[in-house]
Amino acid sequence: MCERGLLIVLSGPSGVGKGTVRKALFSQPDINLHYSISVTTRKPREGEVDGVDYFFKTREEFEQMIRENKLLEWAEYVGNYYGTPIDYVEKTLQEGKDVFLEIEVQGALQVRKVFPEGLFIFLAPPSLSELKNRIITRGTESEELINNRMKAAREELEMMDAYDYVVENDKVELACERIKAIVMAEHCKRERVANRYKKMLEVE
Ligand SMILES: Nc1ncnc2c1ncn2[C@@H]1O[C@H](COP(=O)(O)OP(=O)(O)OP(=O)(O)O)[C@@H](O)[C@H]1O
Ligand SMILES: Nc1nc2c(ncn2[C@@H]2O[C@H](COP(=O)(O)O)[C@@H](O)[C@H]2O)c(=O)[nH]1
Repeated sequence: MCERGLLIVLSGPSGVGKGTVRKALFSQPDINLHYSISVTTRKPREGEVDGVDYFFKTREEFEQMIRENKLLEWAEYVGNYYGTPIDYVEKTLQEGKDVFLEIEVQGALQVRKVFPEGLFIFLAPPSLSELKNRIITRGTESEELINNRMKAAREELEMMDAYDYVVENDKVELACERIKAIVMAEHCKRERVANRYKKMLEVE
């Protein structure tokens, strides 16, 4: 029987660079993580592809998924629903593979309750003004939505203590290396504990 994979949750305020850092991390050859594609009722941005960036759904479809218990967690964030399909996460972890979630804070706290053994990382901006600057520079949201996201960001930043690690995204490559080091250390720790139990069982 293979050991279950590790569930890694990356969250942090909108525009901090979660997607950018995740893509940089996944492009590295020595990293073997499996990205869980979320479901959302948000309209696709230019260039976003259904089934790659998100599974885009109507509110009715999303609410049906909630009713049918198809989501590990879900949240309403700045006017849209976002959620994590449970089947992919369960199946992939069961196969002994690591799963990577990139989600906002309300959802991460829900996951923490179901998977307390998960690895929870908060990606923090160098400053609030830099955060706003990044959302503006991305050019995907109206001024009103940027202000709403910045309001949510203040509340999210207050929750960073609930995470196992806080990683600053000052430079993408540095943030990426920090997350890689945390994941590798977590694997070593789990292997050591597992080996200790194996040895104990051999002796008894
Ligand atoms: N370290 C960084 N330095 C400067 N700009 C960055 C950095 N990381 C990301 N960015 C830029 O900030 C913007 C937001 O990044 P990104 O879309 O990855 O954020 P996000 O946290 O995934 O946002 P959301 O939660 O809204 O999906 C992008 O334009 C990206 O290029
Ligand atoms: N709780 C969840 N939050 C999610 C999920 N997928 C993405 N997100 C987060 O929502 C905000 C907004 O995303 P955007 O693509 O509209 O900019 C951001 O913080 C995402 O990380 C999810 O499945 N559950």
